[in-house]
Amino acid sequence: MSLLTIKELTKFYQADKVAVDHVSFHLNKGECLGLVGESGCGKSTLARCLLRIEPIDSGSIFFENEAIENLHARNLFPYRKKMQIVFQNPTAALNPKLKVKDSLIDPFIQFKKELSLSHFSYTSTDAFVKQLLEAVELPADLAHKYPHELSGGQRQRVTIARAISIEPELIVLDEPTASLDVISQKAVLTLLTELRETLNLSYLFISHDLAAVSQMCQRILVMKECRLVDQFNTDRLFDNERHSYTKELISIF
Ligand SMILES: Nc1ncnc2c1ncn2[C@@H]1O[C@H](COP(=O)(O)OP(=O)(O)OP(=O)(O)O)[C@@H](O)[C@H]1O
Repeated sequence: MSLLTIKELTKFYQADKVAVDHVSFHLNKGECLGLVGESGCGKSTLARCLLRIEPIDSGSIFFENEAIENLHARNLFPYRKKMQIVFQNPTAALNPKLKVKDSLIDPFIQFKKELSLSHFSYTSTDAFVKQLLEAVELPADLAHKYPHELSGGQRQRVTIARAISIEPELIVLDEPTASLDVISQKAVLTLLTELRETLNLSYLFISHDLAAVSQMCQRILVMKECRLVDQFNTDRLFDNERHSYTKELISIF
């Protein structure tokens, strides 16, 4: 079943400079869909547009078969809970003045009326935060630390915990491991795969790293110069029919 369907999505930053050009694709429920392409080809813009963080110029965004491209901010509220994003830089994503505990409880407070609490139960803030830290394999005492007291990998785990705290359907992972060392990268990707299975999540996984994408994802989208040039099941990555640009990416990974 399609969770997200994008049709002919187009975005201009300036009148003569397109950033996303008539992009169409769908993402199935429970799927990890990869999105690769060179720097500046429009991946992050596409992600921000489909999350309705950025206005679009034309095209449609269907979430659970509901057209959301024109929804007013008030009516978008449930979708803000259903669609979360994890950014490349966890330091920028976390408020440096808030302890981990306060960063983690913030989305819960905002969305608590919308939550089924089927994965994480709420009896107290401390108990809720403890469950979230456990889910991302962090020790409970980190709750009382500030972001600058954590490693990059720990900070990214906190942003992942924030994202999963409000039971999203879809998480857009925008180069979530790009700022981490190789060992932390591997550990975070393993964690994300486990969480997707346990929490029945769907991911749009944006990355430059075709090797990581081909390990994590069932299907892959390839963007070049603001357009989608290829999309295929991961097991067809090495097929001869792949776009020349996909072949170029394969040759360097
Ligand atoms: N806020 C903005 N204002 C104007 N132009 C922008 C803005 N954000 C992105 N762009 C431009 O839009 C194009 C697409 O950028 P985008 O960040 O979406 O690419 P990307 O594929 O995610 O790149 P990277 O892999 O380096 O993150 C680029 O030419 C970029 O300079």
